[in-house]
Amino acid sequence: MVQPYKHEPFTDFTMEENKKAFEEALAQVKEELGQHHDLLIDGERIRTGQTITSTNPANTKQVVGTVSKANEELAEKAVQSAANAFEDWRKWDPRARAELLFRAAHIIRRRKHEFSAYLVYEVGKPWKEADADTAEAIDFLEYYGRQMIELKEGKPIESRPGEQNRYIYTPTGVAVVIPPWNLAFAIMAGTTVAPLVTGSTVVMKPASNSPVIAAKFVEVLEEAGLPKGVLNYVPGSGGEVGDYLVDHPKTALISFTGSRDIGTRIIKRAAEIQEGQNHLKQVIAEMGGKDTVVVDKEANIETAVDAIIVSAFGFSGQKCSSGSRAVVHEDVYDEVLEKVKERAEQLTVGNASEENVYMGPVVDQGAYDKIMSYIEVGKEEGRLVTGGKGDDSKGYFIEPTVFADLDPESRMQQEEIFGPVVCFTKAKNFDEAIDIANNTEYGLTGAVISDNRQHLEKAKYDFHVGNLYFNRNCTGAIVGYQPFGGFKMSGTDSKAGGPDYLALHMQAKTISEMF
Ligand SMILES: NC(=O)c1ccc[n+]([C@@H]2O[C@H](COP(=O)([O-])OP(=O)(O)OC[C@H]3O[C@@H](n4cnc5c(N)ncnc54)[C@H](O)[C@@H]3O)[C@@H](O)[C@H]2O)c1
Ligand SMILES: N[C@@H](CCC=O)C(=O)O
Repeated sequence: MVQPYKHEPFTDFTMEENKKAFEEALAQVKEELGQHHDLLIDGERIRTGQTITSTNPANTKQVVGTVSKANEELAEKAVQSAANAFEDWRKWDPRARAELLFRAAHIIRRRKHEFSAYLVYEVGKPWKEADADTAEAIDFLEYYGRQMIELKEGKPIESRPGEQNRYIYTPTGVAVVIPPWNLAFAIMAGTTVAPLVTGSTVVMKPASNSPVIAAKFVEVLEEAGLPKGVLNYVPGSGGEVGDYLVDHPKTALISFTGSRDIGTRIIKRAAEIQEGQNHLKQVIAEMGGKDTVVVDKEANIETAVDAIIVSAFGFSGQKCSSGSRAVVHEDVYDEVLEKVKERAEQLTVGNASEENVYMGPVVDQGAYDKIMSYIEVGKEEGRLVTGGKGDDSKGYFIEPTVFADLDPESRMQQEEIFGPVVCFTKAKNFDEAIDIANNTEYGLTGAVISDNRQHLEKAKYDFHVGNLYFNRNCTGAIVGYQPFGGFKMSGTDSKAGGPDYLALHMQAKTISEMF
């Protein structure tokens, strides 16, 4: 009997024993850094001449690891391997596939701090963020395993006398999984195991900033008993390997999470029918956000300030859910802005491996340069209230930055910055605040801070986002509790960690028999 699903608790680092255990994990993983990880194709480890080097964004001299880099030829081999393995894997009892996920979840839980420590080094996650990322990875395994058990007999439908009708879900085929680097463990693991548990086989191309944590996860699935060829691990360039996998005629499903530009490119390419292709490709594409915290005039100001700070600066604003816009009623605008400034100035920025660092680095030089150039745009378009400085001499550090008085149509209020920058816009009334919140091409998350019930009711209908939060921050969705996915150009609204997610990975089949 499978226990009911509950999300993995977060570690309380104020407890001395937890703090010590985490420090030990950081020390142990530090000793392991620099190892090389090969591709995995058809159960075989393959070393290539070319490598991707993963470095610590807080200390660019520290090599976290290297991974072999695939090319088109190896991508082809990986697809063929997944296609061959599909014939057997699709017939596995769904419960056995689910149990494999539960075993993998146990392995990770036992080594939880070790995985979180890798996240600290590989993508610069502060302790709490790393711990939450690992917990979410465990959650996806536990949740999707249970979801598959629920769906394994299909769903009930009606039958007439003398007739038996069944409605079942069948596996899709070869799934190409392309995750981002920011929820480097959780999204990579969740998007990999969802097709696996439904009976598809997978070619996973990890993000180039986080290939090591992905390699460690692949090892866990092997240890849990995944047969060869069912999961193939092929790091490589997006343009070369990514395009090749997306275009491949045997690719049946693409699960992408990342930027709007790459997501829309994938959707377009996947729609192109290739020679030898006799099916339509299913595409799940979860993309960017430009997320807003709306503050009403009747609102608890401390709640509002907390929500803005956590939403904007958690993991240095590098979440698709990050609240990079604050739209505040004119009556409380100055007060909220002043308090956000004070709080932002108290946040600690530093090497994420140190305890109590609130904000680590941003992920790489490209991200650093892009965010710093947006800060220059912000100075032109609005008023710099605090922050604005960066330092990339050792790692990629940027101060928590607050801009005020932005036009809702300005670039700063329209484009995804993906860094520790929040921009304030003043609204005359609540209706205008919601209009402003809706005026971007994205529709991922949003928060409303208000004590006015009517206003919250209005937001339910009129605030057009996939994940809407009241009187809290707009980040940190929990698997099974807040299914996650966005509207508009934020994606296909697949609602990862939700009850409908697995069905998107399968084909429903109706079987009708007359007696
Ligand atoms: N909506 C969500 O659930 C969600 C979650 C996390 C991140 N994101 C978004 O992801 C972005 C940040 O992540 P990122 O920088 O890794 O995004 P990205 O789009 O640059 O890369 C995502 C993945 O696509 C791969 N890729 C690049 N070019 C490709 C191509 N031509 N074909 C196939 N794959 C290709 C990358 O190697 C990576 O693995 C932000 O926009 C963020 O909002 C969205
Ligand atoms: N699901 C995560 C965001 C994922 C994107 O980065 C959250 O809810 O904060």
